[in-house]
Amino acid sequence: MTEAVIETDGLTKRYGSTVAVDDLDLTVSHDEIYGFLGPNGAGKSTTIGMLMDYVRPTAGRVRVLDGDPQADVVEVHDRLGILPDRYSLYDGHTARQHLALVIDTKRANDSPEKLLARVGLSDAIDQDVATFSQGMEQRLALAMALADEPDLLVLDEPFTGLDPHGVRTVREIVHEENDRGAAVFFSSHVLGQVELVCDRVGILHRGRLVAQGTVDELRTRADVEGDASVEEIFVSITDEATPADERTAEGDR
Ligand SMILES: Nc1ncnc2c1ncn2[C@@H]1O[C@H](COP(=O)(O)OP(=O)(O)OP(=O)(O)O)[C@@H](O)[C@H]1O
Repeated sequence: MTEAVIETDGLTKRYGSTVAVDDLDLTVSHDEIYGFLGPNGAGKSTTIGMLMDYVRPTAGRVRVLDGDPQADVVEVHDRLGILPDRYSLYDGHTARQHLALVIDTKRANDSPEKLLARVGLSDAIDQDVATFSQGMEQRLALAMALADEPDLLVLDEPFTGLDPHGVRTVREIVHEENDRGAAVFFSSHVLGQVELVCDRVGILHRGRLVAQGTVDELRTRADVEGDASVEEIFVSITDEATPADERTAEGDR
């Protein structure tokens, strides 16, 4: 296997006249935690969709875990864990049953108890997911992504709906998985967490990768103070990439 777990080359997705992802060249290394940031509608979920083969590219090339997500869909999905932006849980079934299905599908040796303990859901193991809160659903979906020790974890907005304990749990899991040897690629709007977790970040704006590097590198690059937060860096870089006459409208959104 090459060193990269994700490689895109000129990756593009158009929906009619909307260019959701525009000529994206991205490389994520096998040992890194990569944060994929961008304003609403920037193209993050569409990019993740193309990595997973949920969305077919209009142009360009994509490799995931040294495979083609379209041609090698089973092999690629066998080795990765995905927390999609929209997932379906099955009402009438428990958390344990959800985990058992994933473990069975992946022919893994995990136990539902251990996976649910990692995400802090042990007490709800035999509870019908129809009664779950949003945060509980998110924790279960994350536990499902962790099954079978994936080589790559792809997490779309993993902090959504989580309380501060949950946010910390996600951070710890990301570090644990990376220490185990997995690469982690995640999108997020929770910018305060990004600096705590990521080795590198990329900022997507209107489908284009407008900046990439460590948070310190982006701080140097952006027109901000030396102690600027990730939020200030993000606003500066995305503002810079927005035509002047559109800045106020975009900032108001
Ligand atoms: N199925 C679709 N049909 C038409 N347009 C789409 C479709 N999916 C996404 N888009 C458009 O593509 C662009 C990128 O959307 P995408 O959901 O990838 O952004 P995002 O960065 O994930 O946004 P958010 O942070 O709000 O989740 C948006 O303009 C969106 O309206």
